[in-house]
Amino acid sequence: MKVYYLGPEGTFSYQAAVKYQPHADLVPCQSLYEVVEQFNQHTNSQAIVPIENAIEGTINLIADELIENQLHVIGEVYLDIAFDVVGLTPSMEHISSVVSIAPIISQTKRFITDYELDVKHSDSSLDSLNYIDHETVAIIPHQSTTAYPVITEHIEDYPYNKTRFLVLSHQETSHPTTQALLLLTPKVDKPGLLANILNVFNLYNINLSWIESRPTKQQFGCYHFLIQCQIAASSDDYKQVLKIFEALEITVRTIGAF
Ligand SMILES: O=C(O)C(=O)Cc1ccccc1
Repeated sequence: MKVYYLGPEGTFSYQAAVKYQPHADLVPCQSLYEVVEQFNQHTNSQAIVPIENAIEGTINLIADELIENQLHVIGEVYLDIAFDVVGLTPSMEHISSVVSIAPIISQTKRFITDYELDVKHSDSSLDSLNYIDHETVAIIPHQSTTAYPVITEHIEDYPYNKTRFLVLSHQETSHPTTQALLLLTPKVDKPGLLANILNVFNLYNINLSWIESRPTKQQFGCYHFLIQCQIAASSDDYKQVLKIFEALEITVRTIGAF
């Protein structure tokens, strides 16, 4: 089975894919958009995509993909994230700009501000190597093997930096699961709506590990809620929780179980 990821080999997505399935048929894509598109077009495929970074937060493109498509999340992978700067020479002298993918630019603001660099965007960390010139350096995964000298190591803004990747599939997993990822879309906006949702989890003593709201893109003030919680999707409690949400006029879909 093909597993699409943001390539080329060596990107963080590649490292996450290898960590998840070392012997998978990994297929590199040139952008996150292409990963999602290829996955959607091939019913017998999987994809590994970044969803959340410890410094920067949610990757909205992927959150919206979870909401808008009938896919299943069947796994997650945590990866340590650190960045190095490489260029044509091992010094920042005469350097006026930096290139990398947007989520990396937002995790290295201190370095970029200190050197007063202009920012250019690439499609992946390693794609940024293609834009190096006498004035431009690239930010890439720590300890990547490249032909370029390393100028500075570990330029991430915070030392604790991890990214969580999701494994997307067109089929549900057949393995026993401990985590459920839910999409809740309230049909009406009313006082106490979010408190009601959280109370249901409290009532059943279910721990939440992620909550994210995304605009419905139809009206201000109306949101989808993505909630990851620690419970087996096959358990009676989980089935009860789903029934309560339906009674509360909240559309509910189990996006993932892993
Ligand atoms: O560009 C990469 O290497 C990616 O895989 C995207 C990404 C960027 C920053 C953190 C995690 C994933």
